Amino acid sequence: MFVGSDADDDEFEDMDVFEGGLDDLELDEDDDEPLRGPAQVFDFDSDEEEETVAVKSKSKKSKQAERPKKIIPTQSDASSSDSDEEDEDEPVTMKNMAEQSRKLEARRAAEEELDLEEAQAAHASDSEDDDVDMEGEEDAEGNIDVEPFQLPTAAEREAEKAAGGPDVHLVQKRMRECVRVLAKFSKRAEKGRSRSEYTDQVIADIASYYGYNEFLAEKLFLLFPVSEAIEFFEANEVARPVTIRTNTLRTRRRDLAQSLVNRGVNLEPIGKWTNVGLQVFESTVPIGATPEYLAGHYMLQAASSFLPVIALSPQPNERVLDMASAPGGKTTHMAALMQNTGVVFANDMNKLRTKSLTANVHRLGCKNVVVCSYDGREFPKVMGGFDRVLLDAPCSGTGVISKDASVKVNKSDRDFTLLSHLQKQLILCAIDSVSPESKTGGYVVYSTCSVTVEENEAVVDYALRKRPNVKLLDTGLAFGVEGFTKYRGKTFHPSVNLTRRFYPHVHNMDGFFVAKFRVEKRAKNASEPAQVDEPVLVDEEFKTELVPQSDFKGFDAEEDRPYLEGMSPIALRTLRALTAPVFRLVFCRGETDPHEGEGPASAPAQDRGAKSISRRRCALLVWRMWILRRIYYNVHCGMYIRGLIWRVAHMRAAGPLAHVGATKSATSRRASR
Ligand SMILES: C[S@@+](CC[C@H](N)C(=O)[O-])C[C@H]1O[C@@H](n2cnc3c(N)ncnc32)[C@H](O)[C@@H]1O
Repeated sequence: MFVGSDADDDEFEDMDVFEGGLDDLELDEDDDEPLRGPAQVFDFDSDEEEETVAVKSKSKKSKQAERPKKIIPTQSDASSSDSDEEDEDEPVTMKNMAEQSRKLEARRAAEEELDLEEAQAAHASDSEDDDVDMEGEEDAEGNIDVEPFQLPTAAEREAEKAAGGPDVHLVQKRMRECVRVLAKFSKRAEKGRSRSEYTDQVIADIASYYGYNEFLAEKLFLLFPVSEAIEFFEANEVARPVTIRTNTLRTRRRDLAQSLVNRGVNLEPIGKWTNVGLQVFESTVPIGATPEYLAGHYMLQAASSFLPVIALSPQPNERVLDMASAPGGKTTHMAALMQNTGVVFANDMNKLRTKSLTANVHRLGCKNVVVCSYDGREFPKVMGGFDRVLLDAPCSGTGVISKDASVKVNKSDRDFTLLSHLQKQLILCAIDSVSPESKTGGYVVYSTCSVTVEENEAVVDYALRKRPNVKLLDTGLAFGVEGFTKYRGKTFHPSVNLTRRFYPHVHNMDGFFVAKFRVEKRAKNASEPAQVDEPVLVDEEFKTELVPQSDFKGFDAEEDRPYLEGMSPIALRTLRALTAPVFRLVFCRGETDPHEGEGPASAPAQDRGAKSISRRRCALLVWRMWILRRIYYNVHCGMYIRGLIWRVAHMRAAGPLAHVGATKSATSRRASR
């Protein structure tokens, strides 16, 4: 740990003596910093470790508060040799290297032993009683509560609501009891009460205790086993550790750490999985306004935000697209990994947000970034052929509730539906923007800071179905929970287990999701709709989703087939020309016909729902509309002709002057029209 408050200047002077020695030892092999300035050494006095304090913590007592504050270590921890391994205890020199190594080993063994003991203790307590670890076992006087738990009836719940909601202690106790019962339902449930009654009660209590709307409380609750769900909600009440990412275009992590330590910042490396991250425990200066910050030596960035960039792993000299990039945390990370070579197109639809993106790009000294502002759905029409694309998609933010508590109450079912649709559109565009012929890349990374399935696995599964030329890859991330392949009656492609989920209560970082795709060449097979050469920007599913007012589901290919198959190409083109405007104007209100350019055998009607229409019927409709228009025109013309006859007759009756007057007024009327 880097502990700087008591750093002694003399000590640093001494350390300068063996700077060269450290570099010679090449202990920093794993660092991805391109800059290699002189190494500096810190006062790594382990005695001071106890003094570290989390920068922020909320008042509500929670399980999370008892967790180790360090961001989760990974399997790789034990094996990988990290650049900062030597940062522990006293400085490493040629002389004390063996000694240091022994110490480290001993410490690691002790930690492992401790972990094992903890795991055994947890297991033992679990088997004794499947209770969850929530406070409230005893009342204020320390009396053990022995009253048997009774689940309120529907009427009692109504009465409770009418009386202004239950007492917080009662809610707490009831949650604990419901969780306990649900863990061993057949043994512990009251006779005659169903599992869903307990579930409903615990969801209602979670909503009221943690301040969620019931809809979101249920959605999040269902993601986890019952007791884990409580841990998740608890973790959302606690701020995540403050973390920064070293900008390797400007400095090295150890130099940055040294400078910040000198300013009174208490920090340590985040974990072995990143060699640019630092976790800030305590600071006497505002971390977002230090001279180092202003000079672009670091980015204030959540640890979870490192993950998609690590998964994408952009290489020097590549052409990379960051499709939704503001305020640029990931863009600038990519620019640094590419060592300011190649080009990163940093796009964000929100022009206002591109200001902070541009500011960060300048501050961090990224010279290979082009900022642009398009709707991501316009790619690859705007630009394509990228080596790698990052889609850090707009999302509901259910992974960052500890940062933005408004998510607890401001998300509805419709928000999730619309977001999921947007994400599905964006992911296809991201895939289509990648060059499958890229020599070094051909990858897409999809990420969100949300934990809901419809924004994550469902989107990934959709992309796999719509683009048979992509496949999922291992993210390369050393930790994270596997993505769902089955969820509440939905089955996703088995490879979706390669995606990774990150949770606040498990990894002590924001809730996050990462998926990595490899884009391959499309096979030229006209019978498969997703294998057309032109990227299909608006897909069948979107059409219905984007036009919620209309339940029209598209052209019915099955009904069309007998008519279209026998048609000449010219007749086909004419039919399309006739039906496409109707499709746009009448059914889809501005959307394009997704089958424009496809052969007659498009997706079958049953895929798209009952309310579809065949092109033939559509053409008939056009024809009928045309007839109606003719009738209207003729009637209109008839009225005009009748008017003319009347005027001529009137002129004749009124004499030549009236004729002049009538002609004049007709002319002026026409002119004013
Ligand atoms: C999760 S944030 C991106 C954060 C960013 N990647 C970073 O690391 O700093 C999602 C971004 O998507 C942008 N966005 C929303 N809809 C978009 C669209 N249709 N096309 C492109 N960007 C969009 C939002 O303006 C927002 O800045």
